[in-house]
Amino acid sequence: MPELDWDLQKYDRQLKKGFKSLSFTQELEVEFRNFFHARNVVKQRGAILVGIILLLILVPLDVAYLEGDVLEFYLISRVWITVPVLIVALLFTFKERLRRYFSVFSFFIITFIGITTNVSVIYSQMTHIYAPYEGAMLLIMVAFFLGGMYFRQSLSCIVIIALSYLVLSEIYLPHEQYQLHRYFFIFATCLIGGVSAYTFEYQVRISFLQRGALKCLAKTDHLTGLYNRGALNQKLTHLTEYAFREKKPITLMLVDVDYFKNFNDFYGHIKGDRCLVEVAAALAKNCQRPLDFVGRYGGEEFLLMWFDAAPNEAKGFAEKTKASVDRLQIPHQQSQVSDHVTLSGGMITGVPSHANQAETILNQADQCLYRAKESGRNRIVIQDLGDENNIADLVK
Ligand SMILES: Nc1nc2c(ncn2[C@@H]2O[C@H](COP(=O)(O)OP(=O)(O)OP(=O)(O)O)[C@@H](O)[C@H]2O)c(=O)[nH]1
Repeated sequence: MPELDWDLQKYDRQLKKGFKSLSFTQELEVEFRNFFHARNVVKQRGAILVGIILLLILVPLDVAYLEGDVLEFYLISRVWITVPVLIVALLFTFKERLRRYFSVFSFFIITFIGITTNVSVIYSQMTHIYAPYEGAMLLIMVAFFLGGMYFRQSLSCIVIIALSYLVLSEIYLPHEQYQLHRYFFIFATCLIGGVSAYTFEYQVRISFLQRGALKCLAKTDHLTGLYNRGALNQKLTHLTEYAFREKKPITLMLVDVDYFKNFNDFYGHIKGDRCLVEVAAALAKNCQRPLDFVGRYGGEEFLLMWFDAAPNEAKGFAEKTKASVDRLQIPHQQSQVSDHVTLSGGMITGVPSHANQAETILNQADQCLYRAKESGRNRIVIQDLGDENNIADLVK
């Protein structure tokens, strides 16, 4: 199956299968996590800055109302631990390598803030100082929406914070008139925040899959499932530059189905389409290594490229490619060179240089294809890169 078709199906299959547990197959999950971190980085920076500012604004307020051990605990946990850790977190977001650990980092810091807040609140109440517990609700929202965590991480973080509040207050506080109301509001905030955060991540995952599928479609030739002309040009330019920098040889081949107009006229366009699909699939089997590629250059022309293949392998590639289409044995009564569908091709092989970049190499392959047609079709003309007057080999 052509590579692009496979990629497209990967997104499509996952969309159809669903992902209620908010996880994809392993390969897609890795891709999604990179997408998620890249997408969230600006939001995370903003959230950390807002977090630091809010904590610093709270300091004079709390200093004015808290006292003794409570104040000391508060100042140590907030000013001397949380704020510096948040500054480190901010630096994390600028290092690409560290970004993927951000959500784990977030998990620990938010859980830490939550538990220390609970301890301060409970301890204050034990010493009959009023400390607002409403801050916990704000923290629940931060964990669900601003912490840059996956839903499951934020949920575990919230469960730990909420349970720690419940356990501490049950153990250390006498039963108060409004205690159950307080639990109820914390639980309701968790529930509403949790459902919204789940739906939000679900939507982000859907948009990731749709975006992946769209990106594949934009590169795909709809009939054959191979790369289209635009994607081919991009890949060719990119890999030629890479081969030039790394001094690696490339082999490029432009092929054309012989007498395809006659085929269409005789068998009709639907059979013509089917023929192109079969030829495309046969060609794709010859370019299987990660940097090799094959695409539909236009009409009944295809472009194949093998990366970092020794020049003496070129003839073998040409023979295998030609044989793979011959083996299909698609009848072609109107061909003047065979009773079945055949290919003509021009192949260029060598290391790209300043003078020989993508466009020039493609032009040389086109010249070779022209020569193959002129000299009788059903053959592949092979030339060394830059050696335009010399036919290095011929595959019939
Ligand atoms: N069925 C079908 N035909 C196509 C498609 N794209 C291009 N063609 C046809 O391909 C044919 C190409 O004709 P020509 O360029 O004359 O090439 P040819 O008949 O193969 O001649 P040579 O290349 O010289 O052997 C035209 O008849 C186009 O209509 C397609 O997607 N489906």
